[in-house]
Amino acid sequence: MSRIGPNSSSAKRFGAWLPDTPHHEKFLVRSVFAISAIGLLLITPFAILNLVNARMFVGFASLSVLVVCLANIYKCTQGKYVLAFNLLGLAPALGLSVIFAIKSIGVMGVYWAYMAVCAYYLVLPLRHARYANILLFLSVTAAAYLSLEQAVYLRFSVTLFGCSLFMYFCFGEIDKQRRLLKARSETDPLTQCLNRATLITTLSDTIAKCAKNKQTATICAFDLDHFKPINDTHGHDVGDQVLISFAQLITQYMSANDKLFRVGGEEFLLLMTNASEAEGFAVAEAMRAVVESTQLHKDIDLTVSAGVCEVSDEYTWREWMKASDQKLYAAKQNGRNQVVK
Ligand SMILES: Nc1nc2c(ncn2[C@@H]2O[C@H](COP(=O)(O)OP(=O)(O)OP(=O)(O)O)[C@@H](O)[C@H]2O)c(=O)[nH]1
Repeated sequence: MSRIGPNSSSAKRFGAWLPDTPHHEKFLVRSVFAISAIGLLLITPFAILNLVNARMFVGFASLSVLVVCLANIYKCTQGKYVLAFNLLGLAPALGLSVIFAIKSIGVMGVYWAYMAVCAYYLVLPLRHARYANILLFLSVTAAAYLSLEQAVYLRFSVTLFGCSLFMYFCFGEIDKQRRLLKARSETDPLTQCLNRATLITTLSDTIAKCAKNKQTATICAFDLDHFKPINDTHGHDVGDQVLISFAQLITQYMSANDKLFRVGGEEFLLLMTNASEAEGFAVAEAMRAVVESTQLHKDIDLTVSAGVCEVSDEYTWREWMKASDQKLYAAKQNGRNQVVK
């Protein structure tokens, strides 16, 4: 079964039909969608009941929370997460609801505080969730202090503090693991360059961005010359070391916004944003010269061939790569150790 493209079992998972979003937003889009949908279900009867019974303040307050939930749901169906809806809408509304519940129904209202803490970590980015949690803890325990018996207030404060700490560490660890997995899924383990999967999404994004903002970008396909004899003569480990040294050398000559990918084997691709073909050619030629004059491993002199190609809004990522590959092929055919544009 192919790893790329839709797979039939994913269609059954919750939210599989939500549009694709960048990895860091995917979690928030899905959890905000779920929390907002649950909020909509729980709050709608409550809002209607209060409005029918002429409790206008609570009725309109819950109505405004419903509007935020609906706006969140709408944005999530477009694959977008809107921080303001949650930081300035849902999170304060949840906090105020808990305070209001404690004030009006006393100890029965404190149960909602634990749910609010959990919801904060599901609808806000980690750093925002932690600050919002501190604010919630301070304001809710202050309300409890004024409304509850001392023994109940103490027990509630300690358990809310425990719940907050638990969420703090638990979501901190989840975030750490998520970052680690993301880094691993995007990089080549040998050279630490970005990998082919990342290349495909980056090239597609670059083509779209260049067309939209009337910018340009150039790619350069590199292929080490006569690499097989290095493996055959010195062994695979030395071949690996040469690949690592090559990547490190090219990285030293890259601009801050450029990206180096390992396409596979001894083939690399450099993406130069805001560079015309002529500028990209000059950079690639300088890199070729430095590879030629540097010993990447003891007793090994190596050269590299390259093909340079500027973006066109008519290209797909595949066509753009193919165009640079054809120029690389021409460089190989012309005798190697050269750049073709
Ligand atoms: N050490 C090492 N070798 C690899 C790796 N991936 C691919 N190779 C080797 O790279 C070599 C590529 O050889 P060819 O495609 O014939 O290319 P070449 O010898 O560089 O010749 P030209 O490209 O035509 O100049 C093969 O021997 C592969 O086994 C790797 O991760 N590590």
